[in-house]
Amino acid sequence: MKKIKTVTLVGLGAIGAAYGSRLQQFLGESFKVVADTERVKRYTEQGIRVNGEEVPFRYISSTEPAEPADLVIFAVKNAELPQAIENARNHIGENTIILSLLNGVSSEEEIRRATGNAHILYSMCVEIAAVRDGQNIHYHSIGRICFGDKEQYGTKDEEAVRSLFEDAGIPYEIPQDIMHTIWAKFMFNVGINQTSAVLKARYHVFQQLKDAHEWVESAMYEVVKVAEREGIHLTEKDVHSYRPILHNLSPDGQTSMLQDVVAKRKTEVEYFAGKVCELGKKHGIPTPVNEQLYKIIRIMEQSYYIHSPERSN
Ligand SMILES: NC(=O)C1=CN([C@@H]2O[C@H](COP(=O)(O)OP(=O)(O)OC[C@H]3O[C@@H](n4cnc5c(N)ncnc54)[C@H](OP(=O)(O)O)[C@@H]3O)[C@@H](O)[C@H]2O)C=CC1
Ligand SMILES: CC(C)(CO)C(=O)C(=O)O
Repeated sequence: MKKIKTVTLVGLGAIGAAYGSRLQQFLGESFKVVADTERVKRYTEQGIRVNGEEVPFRYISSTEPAEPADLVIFAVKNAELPQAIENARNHIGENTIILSLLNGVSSEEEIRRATGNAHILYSMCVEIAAVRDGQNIHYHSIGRICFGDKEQYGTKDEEAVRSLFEDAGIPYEIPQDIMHTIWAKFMFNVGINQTSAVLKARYHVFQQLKDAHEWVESAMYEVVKVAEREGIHLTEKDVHSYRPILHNLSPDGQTSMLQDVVAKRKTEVEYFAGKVCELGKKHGIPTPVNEQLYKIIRIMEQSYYIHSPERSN
């Protein structure tokens, strides 16, 4: 079996640092974080703390020469992916396995188109709600990483990642149908991330208020409809399967999109509602809930950059 000995991470944010700290502990110097020179300088000067503990990550600038890694993990936001791919170029070789932990349904294809890599495992993480506050990352539950080959089950690449995660203490799952798993998670993000960003609401609002939860599911049902036409069979059961997951998230936690809005960062709305509306148009399926969410979140993003008028009294 191929053994993964070297790993490079691109994206040391909430998710990257949470899983990266376990890999750092297991692999030591063989686990590297690649970033542009400016970020490396900041990380080196300010450090990164995960659940209050400083993690001695090994940083490497994207301009430094590097041997291809056995595994490259992407954990940036969707809009940051093109630059992240460029930053990781020196670390991706012919035999490098790639995992993309990004939410949404487009990052793996984007990486494949940009790199031509033939070892991309489709993946996502679930039951983790990680929060980033500057150089401090917090999470309650580490959740698990779901991954798998798009075409077949039980490949050598899957086995290599499984063995690494087992050794590094990273919970994982290799579902029979990874595309179904990824679309189901996408459906949940379309519901919870976007409504939480608009309402500026933490999980307890959705755990306690029926109306808020119904709004989440109304956005999710639009994904069920468009997914069917894309050959992904999601059902009401899949929608309901996310109820206990939402219920078990830390009441005080925030979705990654709510964190973006609070920090006035660009959100992933193009990859959530934007994608649902695009597929709705393609297949002639109305997606009114996502159309409204798209408009509202785009306005919220634009409002970061306008100044409020002086008050006259
Ligand atoms: N947070 C969560 O609980 C969950 C998030 N997700 C998904 O995971 C993905 C990542 O989210 P999250 O971790 O929250 O996002 P963050 O914004 O916390 O982290 C992204 C990190 O990537 C870094 N970065 C951006 N561009 C580059 C680049 N070109 N090279 C190197 N590093 C770069 C950023 O650096 P800098 O610090 O300088 O901004 C930041 O630290 C998203 O798709 C999200 O939807 C999935 C499940 C749960
Ligand atoms: C599932 C959820 C909502 C938290 O894990 C997430 O994926 C996110 O915040 O982006």
